[in-house]
Amino acid sequence: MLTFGHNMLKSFRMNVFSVSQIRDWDAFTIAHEPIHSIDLMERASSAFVRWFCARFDDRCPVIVFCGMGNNGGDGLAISRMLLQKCYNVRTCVVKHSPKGSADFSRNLERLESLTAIEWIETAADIPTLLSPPIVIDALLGSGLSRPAEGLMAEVIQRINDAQTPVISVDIAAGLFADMPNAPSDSIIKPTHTVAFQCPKLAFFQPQCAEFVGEWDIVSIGLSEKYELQTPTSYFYTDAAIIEPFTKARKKYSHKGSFGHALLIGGSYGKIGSIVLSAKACLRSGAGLLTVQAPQCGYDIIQTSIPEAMVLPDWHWRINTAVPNIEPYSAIGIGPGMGQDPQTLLMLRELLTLLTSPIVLDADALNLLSKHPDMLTILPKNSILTPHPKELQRLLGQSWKDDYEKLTLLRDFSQKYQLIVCLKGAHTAVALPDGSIHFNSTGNPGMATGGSGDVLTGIITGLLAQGMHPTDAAVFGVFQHGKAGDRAAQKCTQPALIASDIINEMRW
Ligand SMILES: NC(=O)C1=CN([C@@H]2O[C@H](COP(=O)(O)OP(=O)(O)OC[C@H]3O[C@@H](n4cnc5c(N)ncnc54)[C@H](O)[C@@H]3O)[C@@H](O)[C@H]2O)[C@@H](O)CC1
Ligand SMILES: [K+]
Repeated sequence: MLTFGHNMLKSFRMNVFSVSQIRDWDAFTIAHEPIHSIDLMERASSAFVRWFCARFDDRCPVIVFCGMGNNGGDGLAISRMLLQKCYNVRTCVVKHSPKGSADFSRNLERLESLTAIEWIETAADIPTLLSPPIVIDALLGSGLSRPAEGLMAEVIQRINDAQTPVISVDIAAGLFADMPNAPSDSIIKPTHTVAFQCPKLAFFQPQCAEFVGEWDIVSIGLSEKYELQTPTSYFYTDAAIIEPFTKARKKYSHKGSFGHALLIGGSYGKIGSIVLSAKACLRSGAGLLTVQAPQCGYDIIQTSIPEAMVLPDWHWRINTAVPNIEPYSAIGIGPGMGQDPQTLLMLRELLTLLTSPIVLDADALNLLSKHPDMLTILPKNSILTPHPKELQRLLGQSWKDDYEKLTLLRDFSQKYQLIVCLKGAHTAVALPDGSIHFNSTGNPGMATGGSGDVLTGIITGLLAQGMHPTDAAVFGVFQHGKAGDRAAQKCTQPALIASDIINEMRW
């Protein structure tokens, strides 16, 4: 058996902070850089304007809707900067409070010397958005403390009704950054959100998708020291993760240097699943691969992946035999395996033999769900790759919203000391230390049969090469999505099939 490498993940991830941490981060930067808060607002607004001007030219009429807090202050500064760049800008301020924040008021003075401000004090003051301008939403930001109501809700409704691009500054007005909204809440539905410095937890929740739109992060130079010293349990995996894992192979290395993976799965009618896993496993760089499958899969596997060895089960249709695990540096089990009672016996016995982490997917997860006592014998740091339905079955319960789902996911991972990759847009990888890592790659074209089998193969292959299980899970998920993105670029999302993901794998 290979020994697993060190966990390299720590230095390559972006923190996802809570609202109160973001507020502290601003205050820390203001105190320690040091910088005046009004200058930090200027920096944030110019970062937004750079993003905006790179996408929309000055022929597009722009209407900036501002609230009276610091998000509104950003909006006023953005209006001024766009006017100075000769954009055709209207600025509307919703009077939702008798007095604006200090930096709102400073920016109001600065803008009033350049242009007239339109105040919205009643519904009659809301401008008609007939010839569609681009709307910039600076109504409410991360300081949201209650759902938008009254005049504010009416403005939000009117903006949502207009068929026009809407760009939200930092976060859509009315959307809570790190807790659930009620279904009836009034929230802007932006085409884009341009967030300052780090993504908000809401960006990763399927239920918030229409209130986030496409999103980008712009840096506003908040303190690195604060980021390093402040604990959080949410992280965002971006392209920086690739660097530590892409080392050139040593000249005198041989196939034995890159581990020997064992994949177990397939059943009559579902041999394709294990074929896909096997191809992906080899492409992930594993030196050797053995596939254990029922006899009906023998010819298929030998023909479609001559690079793999096959360990045929004595059974024609299903997996029943407990393999000798000694030669293998990592094992992945489940794709297309079926849930026959004899397969269950094999799984149960296999688990008792293991001394190092294993990868479990598909039917292996379904068997675990039906026999949860087996969860307690899984080696620590084993990797589970459920989709939401499979997670629901594993937990034995559903969730009332996506935030509760994350809590349940974390509790499960910590309770059993397992790594759980919850598949979907922004796949969430929960680690036994309580952290959750959201992925940045992938696209809806990957919602196609077999794409999960590919992920199982990739992670098993990385584990076989001696990668630490947390790295194998987070990096494997990233590379799976990245390959899917390349595939979608080549053949479009609807035409993408799982084999395309394998063919686009690059290391
Ligand atoms: N120095 C800083 O703190 C920086 C803050 N920035 C901006 O500041 C924003 C946060 O600003 P604030 O904390 O002032 O808050 P907001 O601008 O999000 O909200 C403004 C105020 O509105 C009130 N309010 C809350 N919910 C409301 C509702 N539903 N209806 C009506 N009024 C409501 C609250 O009193 C709140 O303070 C960020 O999203 C970001 O855009 C940026 O300028 C970067 C620097
Ligand atoms: K906003």
